[in-house]
Amino acid sequence: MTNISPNIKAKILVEALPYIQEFTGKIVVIKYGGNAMINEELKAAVIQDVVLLNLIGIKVVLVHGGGPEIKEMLEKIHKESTFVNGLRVTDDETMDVVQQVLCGKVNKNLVSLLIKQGGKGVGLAGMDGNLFQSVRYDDIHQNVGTIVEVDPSIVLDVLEKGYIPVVSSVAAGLDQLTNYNINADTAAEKLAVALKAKKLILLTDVMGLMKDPQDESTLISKLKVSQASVYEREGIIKGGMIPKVQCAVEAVRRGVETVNIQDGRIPHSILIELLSDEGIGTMFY
Ligand SMILES: Nc1ncnc2c1ncn2[C@@H]1O[C@H](COP(=O)(O)OP(=O)(O)O)[C@@H](O)[C@H]1O
Ligand SMILES: CC(=O)N[C@@H](CCC(=O)OP(=O)(O)O)C(=O)O
Repeated sequence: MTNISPNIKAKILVEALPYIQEFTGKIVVIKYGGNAMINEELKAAVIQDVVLLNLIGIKVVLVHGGGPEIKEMLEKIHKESTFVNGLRVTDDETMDVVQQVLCGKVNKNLVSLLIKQGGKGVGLAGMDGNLFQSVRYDDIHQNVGTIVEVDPSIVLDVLEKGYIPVVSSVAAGLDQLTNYNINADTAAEKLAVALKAKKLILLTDVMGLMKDPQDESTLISKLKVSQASVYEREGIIKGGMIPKVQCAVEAVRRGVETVNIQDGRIPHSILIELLSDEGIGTMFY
């Protein structure tokens, strides 16, 4: 930053003013996926963005995944894991690992990183305060859940006190016997809707939704949700992008103003999207 003149630095700060005014006091949910947690430098940049937003009065909620960390732990115990339609088949032993990794390792590491950057994080799982209640998704996926009820009170309480809620995507079963594994995009979408969030940001490992995933010049920068089905029918949305687009469409239909699918590998992509004239990724509206 030393080669940028003070004048330009001031212009960049002033450019943020209308966005700060628009978002202060509003809730923004950010989903941080495991594939975007690729190195410590990048993680620190995401965490700095979250701390900065919190300090200027934006109520940020971090919902995290941790697919690669779950994979690593399962490999250590020589346990095979398969995905059907983008969701992990989760038997009892796998569920133990999912809960340990998401609610333990990943959640607490993110809370520690927030503290390291001067923020105040509070880790929560879907079981805490009955945040997410779920039932079995289907028989194939075993302990994968469908969220049927969200009680956002605990998150609102934590936000009210000025803390940053860090939420892992594990839910309590309505039967009160089992906990369920939830896809983190889905958990973020359900929470954003329940919190009446102004914006949902899904950080991933590609630029956004592209007409041709191999060609970044085909990025769709803005998409009216009513148009998303056209792309679905054309078959250009595949793999992990399918649940993401479905979450984005559902969130907008249920009241979240805009949803962004954007590249978490770009340092400070959250600040660029929220506080500058520069749009990033694909914005669903
Ligand atoms: N049309 C598309 N545009 C962009 N990415 C796509 C598209 N279709 C499929 N994908 C794939 O979706 C992936 C993102 O989903 P996923 O790997 O589940 O992300 P995350 O781990 O961040 O939740 C991309 O890496 C890309 O390979
Ligand atoms: C049901 C299901 O598939 N759950 C996911 C939960 C974690 C997740 O979604 O993590 P990412 O966001 O890093 O992909 C899983 O077991 O991997």
